[in-house]
Order: sequence, then C-alpha cells, then structure tokens
Amino acid sequence: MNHFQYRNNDLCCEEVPLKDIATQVGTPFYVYSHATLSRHLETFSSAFAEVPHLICYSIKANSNLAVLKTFVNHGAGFDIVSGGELFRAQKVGCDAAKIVYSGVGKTETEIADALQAGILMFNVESTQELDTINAVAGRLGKKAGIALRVNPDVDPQTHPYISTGMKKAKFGINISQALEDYRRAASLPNLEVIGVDCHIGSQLTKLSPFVDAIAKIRELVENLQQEGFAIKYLDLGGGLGITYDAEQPPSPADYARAIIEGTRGLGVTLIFEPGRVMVGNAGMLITRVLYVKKGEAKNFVIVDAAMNDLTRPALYGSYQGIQAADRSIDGTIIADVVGPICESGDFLAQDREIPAFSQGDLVAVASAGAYGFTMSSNYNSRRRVPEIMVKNDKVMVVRQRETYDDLIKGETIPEGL
Ligand SMILES: Cc1ncc(COP(=O)(O)O)c(C=O)c1O
Ligand SMILES: N[C@@H](CCCC[NH3+])C(=O)O
Repeated sequence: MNHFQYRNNDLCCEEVPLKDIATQVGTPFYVYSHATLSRHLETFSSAFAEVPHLICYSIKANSNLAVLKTFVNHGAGFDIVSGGELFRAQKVGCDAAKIVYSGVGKTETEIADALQAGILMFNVESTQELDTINAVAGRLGKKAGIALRVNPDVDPQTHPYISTGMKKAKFGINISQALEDYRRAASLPNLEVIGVDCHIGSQLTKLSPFVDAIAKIRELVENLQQEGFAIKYLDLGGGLGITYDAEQPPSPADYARAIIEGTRGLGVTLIFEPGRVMVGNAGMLITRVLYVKKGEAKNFVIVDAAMNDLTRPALYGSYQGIQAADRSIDGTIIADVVGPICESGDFLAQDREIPAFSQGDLVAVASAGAYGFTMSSNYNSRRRVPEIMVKNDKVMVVRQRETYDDLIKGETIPEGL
C-alpha cells in the first residue's frame, strides 16, 4: 500500500492533499507518511522474526525527532555517528542499550558521552580508536562494549561516494588485520569485545555483495569463537537500496532469507542499521514552479526548492522522481528542474521528460525521505524548510520553516569592527 496516492488529480499523503499542506505552510516543505514509516519498520523486523535481532535505525538518513520517535515506538534502537545523533536519540527516549555507535572519527568527548549514556557498543574503525576508547572508559570507570567494523573488501556495486566496504575506503579495519586487532582489544582492560560489525555501502540493489561480505565475516566470527571470544552480536550494517527510478532492489524478505542462511548456527544476535529503506520512500519534497523558461538549448522549470534543500541530484547525479501534485497536466516536456541557487549544479532533475508544468504548479519530488533534509544546508542564505508528518488525516508540523533570525543565530559583529 502506497501512502502517497492521487485522489482525482490531487497527490495526497495518507488522507491529506499535499496542496492543503502547501496552503498551510507554504513551499517548499518535506512531508513524511507516518503509516509508511511504521510499515517499513514492521516489514523489516518481521522478515527477521525467526532469529534474534535488533534494528538500529541509522539516524543520518532522517533525523527528525518525530521520525525517530515513530521508530522508538516500534521498538527500534539507533545507529549513531556523532554526539548530535546521540543527543537526538536521548531526546526521543531511546533505550541506550539499543544504540550502536559507528564512524571513523569519534572524538574523546563523544566517546565519553556515549559511555555515560550506556550505549550497547562502539563499532570501532581503527587500532588507535581502540586505545582511545579504552583510555576514556578507564577514566570514567566504565567498561566499553565493542565490535570491530571489519572491511571485507567487497564491491557493493553502488555509487563510489557511498561505497564503504572496499580496501580503498576509509572505513573499518581490513579483514586481514582483524584477528590481530581483536586480540589487542581483548588485552585492553576497559573494553569488552562483544561483536563483529560490517557495513559495505549504501543503495545496494543486488543481494550478491551482501552474501559475499557475510561469507567472509562468517569465517572471521568462527575463528574468533574458536579462540574463545564471546561474540554475542553480529552487526551487518545497512545499505539495502530502494527504487528511485527503475531499480529493483531485493525485498526485505529476500534480503532476510539470504542473511539468515548465511549466518545460521553462529549463535549471535543480528543487528541491522537500515537507513534509506526505512525512510526514503516515506517522504517527498514539495515545491512550487516559480517560472518556466524555454531556452535555446534546453527548457527549464524553475522551482522554489534547490540543491541546498535536496543535495542528492547535485552531489551524486542521482535520480528523484518528479510528479505533478495538484492538477492533471496534459502533455510532457523535456526539461531541467532547477532551483534558485547560483550554480549550474543546482538541479533536481536533468534532461527529464516531465509533465508540461506551468507557473504556480505544485511539484512533488519523490523518494526524498532519506538523505534529504539531513543533508540540507543554508547555502545562499536560504532558510531550511519545514518538515511535516501526516498521520491519517492529521497534519503535524514537526519542524518549522527557519526564520531569517535563525539564519544568523550565533553570528556576531564584533564591537569596533
Ligand atoms: C555505518 C553505517 N550504517 C548504516 C548506514 C545506513 O545506510 P543505508 O541508509 O544505506 O541503509 C550507513 C550509511 O551508508 C553507514 O555508514
Ligand atoms: N548521502 C548518501 C548516503 C550516504 C550513506 C551514509 N553512510 C545518499 O544520499 O545516497
């Protein structure tokens, strides 16, 4: 069931026409379907029902507090990568024992805050980080649960900027060095080795890289268990892709079947850090056509959202669906959908066949729930846009549009400048 559907010619989120929300809050804005978020979490979790597992939603994909709270209400934990994400996790009352902490550059302060909070484990990405966590834990009189993030050197066959599990990536510890680092971790008094972790990339649309990575990781887990390490958790990261255009990623059920098969008999609790698959297709960016310009070489549909609001097309050349949201439009044009920012890279779609939009039309940019708002910026002194959550017929403004005062918050003009 898709919770973004047309009723007559009006695109609706659950029960609410998007044009009504546009009237209420103006454009642009992000809108999320509560029902879709809930369904995605339930579908993912029930696919793994037959094995012990914990879902740690990856906050970076969409960190809005209402989104996080929705997942907490369904029993999820979180994958965090910064002190700020820990703060958000705490704000929504996440059980700290369901938090894992990933990232190559955790600072001492962030490590200390996570230890004080009592998180489940650190996914450690370098030998030096082991020493730092050990030292910070010692100072605080705590024992830190750790897994090593192991880099299995598998090609995830995705965009190079979001491939993480190959030798040349900055992430994780090479699998060939892992055993040695595990032994070192075991010798450090303030660490407790409880897991193995691996995340090979994002927007994966094939099962085979996951399967290949698991085969390598499985061997490591077995070796560690033979050496007497009590590996309780196997964290397989996130990365399952979604359909933006014509991709056909594995379903959560297919993904689960392959993973359950590949990890059978290890006697561990599986941890997952899904991000995109939870939120990507649960959100849209809604924008309005400011001008239509017919150039000599190209047509341009100039909208009020820009690359600062949704960076993915500019950054990765990625595809986001473009739909008419408030009327039936006859005919199509080939055009670029562009924003007001002073860069030629400011586009939401390029050379795309889209409805023949006119000035004032409402445009829905699809699949924008993941890495949309969280990657937005104030470039060109543009205010961050509102985020709306719809639950049945209820419209909840879960983040207000920034004000001009918000834009300059924290800046000062020194006396006598
Ligand atoms: C360590 C880690 N876990 C989880 C995720 C979430 O990935 P995705 O949104 O592709 O599920 C990422 C991002 O790729 C990540 O770096
Ligand atoms: N920002 C990326 C995903 C990054 C994954 C981070 N681990 C995207 O929009 O596709």
